[in-house]
This record gives sequence, C-alpha cells and structure tokens, in this order.
Amino acid sequence: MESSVGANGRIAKISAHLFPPNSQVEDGSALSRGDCRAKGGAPGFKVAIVGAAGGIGQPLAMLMKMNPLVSVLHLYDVVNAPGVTADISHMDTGAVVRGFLGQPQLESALTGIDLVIIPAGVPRKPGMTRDDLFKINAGIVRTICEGIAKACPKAIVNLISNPVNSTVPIAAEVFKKAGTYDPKRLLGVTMLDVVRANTFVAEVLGLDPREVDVPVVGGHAGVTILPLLSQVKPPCSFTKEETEYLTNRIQNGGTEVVEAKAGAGSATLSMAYAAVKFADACLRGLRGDAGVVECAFVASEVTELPFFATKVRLGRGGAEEIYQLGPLNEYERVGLEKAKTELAASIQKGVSFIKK
Ligand SMILES: NC(=O)C1=CN([C@@H]2O[C@H](COP(=O)(O)OP(=O)(O)OC[C@H]3O[C@@H](n4cnc5c(N)ncnc54)[C@H](O)[C@@H]3O)[C@@H](O)[C@H]2O)C=CC1
Ligand SMILES: O=C([O-])CC(=O)C(=O)O
Repeated sequence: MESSVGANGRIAKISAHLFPPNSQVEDGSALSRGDCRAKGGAPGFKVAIVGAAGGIGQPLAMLMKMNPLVSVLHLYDVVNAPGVTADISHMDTGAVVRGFLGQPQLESALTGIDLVIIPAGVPRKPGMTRDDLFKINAGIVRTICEGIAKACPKAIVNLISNPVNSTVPIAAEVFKKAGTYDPKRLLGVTMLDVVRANTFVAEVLGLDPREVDVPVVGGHAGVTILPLLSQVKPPCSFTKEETEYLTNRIQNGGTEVVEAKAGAGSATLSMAYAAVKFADACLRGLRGDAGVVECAFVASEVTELPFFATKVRLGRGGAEEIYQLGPLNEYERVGLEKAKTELAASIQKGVSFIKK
C-alpha cells in the first residue's frame, strides 16, 4: 500500500490515507491508489459516526460527506462498515472517508476526532417503548463511551441511541469514571423532535416549515417531549384542540413512524436529516460562529433534574450556555410536571446501570 514517486515527483500516500491498514476496503485496481497524487489536508473537522452502517448511520454518513465543514469522516460499525465506506468514499466532496470494522478498530476510529455521532444500537418495533431498548443499548453505549474516554476525551459527543433519557446519563457516568467528563461536550440529540414540531406546526398554520421555530424541551420519549407552543416563532396562537393535537402528534412522532414501518425499524431518514442539522450546528459552534442555538438534552440546572433538554448555545466548548425555559402557560406547566416525573426515573435508571 506504500506510495511510489509519480512523473511529477510528488509522492502519493492517498492509498494509506483513504484505506488505512485497519480499513477493510480492498484495492483491486491495476493502478494502485498508492500511485495517485495526494491532496493537501483540507481544512475542517474530523467526525466519526459510530453505527455508520445502520438505518440512520448510512444516510447520516452520506450527508456528513456532503458537509463542507468536515475534512475527515470515520465510519465505524460492528458490521458492513467496509461496504458503506467504499460506497460513500466515491462521492466527489471534500471529506476523506475511512472505514473501521469491529471492536478492535474502535480506538483507531475515534483517535483524533473532534465530533463523535452515535446512532449505534437497536431500534423499536411496534408495541415497544424506547425504554424497552435499554437492555441492549445501554451496554452498547457504555462500550462506545469507554472508547471515547480513551481515544478522544475532548471530542463533542452527539448521542442518538435510545432511550436518550437514559443513555446520556450512562455516557456521563462512564466519562466520570474515566475522569474525562465535561458536561458541555455531551449532548443527547433531540433535534428530530424540533424538526417534527416545526413541520407539524407549519402544517397547522399554513406556513413554510423553514419559517417556523418551535422550542421542544424535557427529554426524548412520550410525555417527556414537551413542545412549548406558547413560544413558537413567528408569534401565533393555537386553539385548545390545535394545542392538544400538536402536542400529541409531536410526542408520538416516533411511534407514528415505527407503526408505519410495521416492524422494519424506526425513523432513519428524518433522523439522519435531524442529526446532520444538529452536527452542523455543533461544528459551526466549534468553528467559533456566534449565535448558534439548538435544543439538546444536556446536563442542566434549569430544573431540579440533572439532565434536561432546552435550547443551548453551541460554541468551541460544546453547550456553552443553557437557556432557561421562559414563560410557560398552564397547559405547559402541567406537561412539565408529567415530563419531570418520567424523566427522573429514566435518568436514575441510566446512572444506576453504571454505578451498580
Ligand atoms: N435520538 C433520536 O431522535 C432517535 C434515535 N433513534 C435510535 O437510534 C438507534 C439506531 O437506529 P437505527 O439506525 O434505525 O438502527 P439500525 O439497527 O438500523 O442500526 C444500528 C447500527 O448500530 C450498529 N451497532 C450495534 N452495536 C454496535 C456497537 N457496539 N458499536 C457500533 N455499532 C453498533 C449495528 O450494527 C447497526 O448497523 C436506535 O437506538 C434508535 O432507537 C432513532 C431515531 C431517532
Ligand atoms: O421512536 C423511536 O423509537 C425512534 C425515535 O426516537 C424517534 O423517531 O423519535
């Protein structure tokens, strides 16, 4: 795989760059990729997707390969990573793609990474709650976070794996144990709730969803998903029926997709879109852009709970500022109490999984 000197004297290392020794992608061409001219390192961030061969992981990998802020994209999974890597690496966009397969390659996949996005784990089938995934996904998230603590302890982590209300506390406990915990850098991804809320509210109001901004707070399961319809931008009002319809639809958006897919998984394409929207915001924050604000499930003092989703300002250090809830109406105050009761139990379940 080592390089040779081309006619122009430039030494190429692109083969080793695109397909390092730990990549599973074979180079069968007569002209070795080692004979190609290596390009200079493009500016940008190094991003790893853990669970990259899955329903979310694949479209997420494709969209991150299209993101101009990404210079290097590592695709890790316990299955099929080489195929996804070969496929995505043919896209003529800037990011260099490398694939990593299986636990022995987790550390290489994570070394030097600025942002780790984690859509690893099993999805729901009809009739299941997100909490039903805890048994399998808790252990998966623990292993991945142990890898992060070792290989890229300063990376921003975007955790997608369900149940987010418990997996984020699990990740926090793993990082605390390893002595690497920085609460600002651990973000549970609740962006899909906001994306859905913007879409459904826009439908009711007859607006373009791109003009609508709905804060969604609390957590990422059932009643813990609390859309603040009194704070929608542009300012508007809803009837009682509209409020109930929208709150229910936003809280049950995930179940709507699970049922429509009838056993073939949960939201993947809208989730990949939401994950990229959120990751792009994190990267703009890392770059130092001002005023990057999105909702996320983070360590928080906004309520008495140790974690809560609200709007956060994203900066070089991650979630640098956590916004308060703002004024709530009576409907939202009742919803908040219900959300907090369920959230408290889910958070405790995650913490106990590591502390036990
Ligand atoms: N936060 C959110 O808003 C959302 C979260 N999700 C959650 O995302 C997760 C993934 O969903 P899908 O992509 O549809 O599932 P999927 O089953 O299609 O893909 C999951 C991928 O994770 C991989 N994986 C399993 N164990 C792993 C490990 N130890 N290390 C690395 N990769 C591993 C699998 O091989 C698979 O490729 C689920 O837990 C789902 O509930 C789904 C939609 C929205
Ligand atoms: O509903 C699920 O299981 C997946 C998910 O979190 C969502 O679509 O919001």
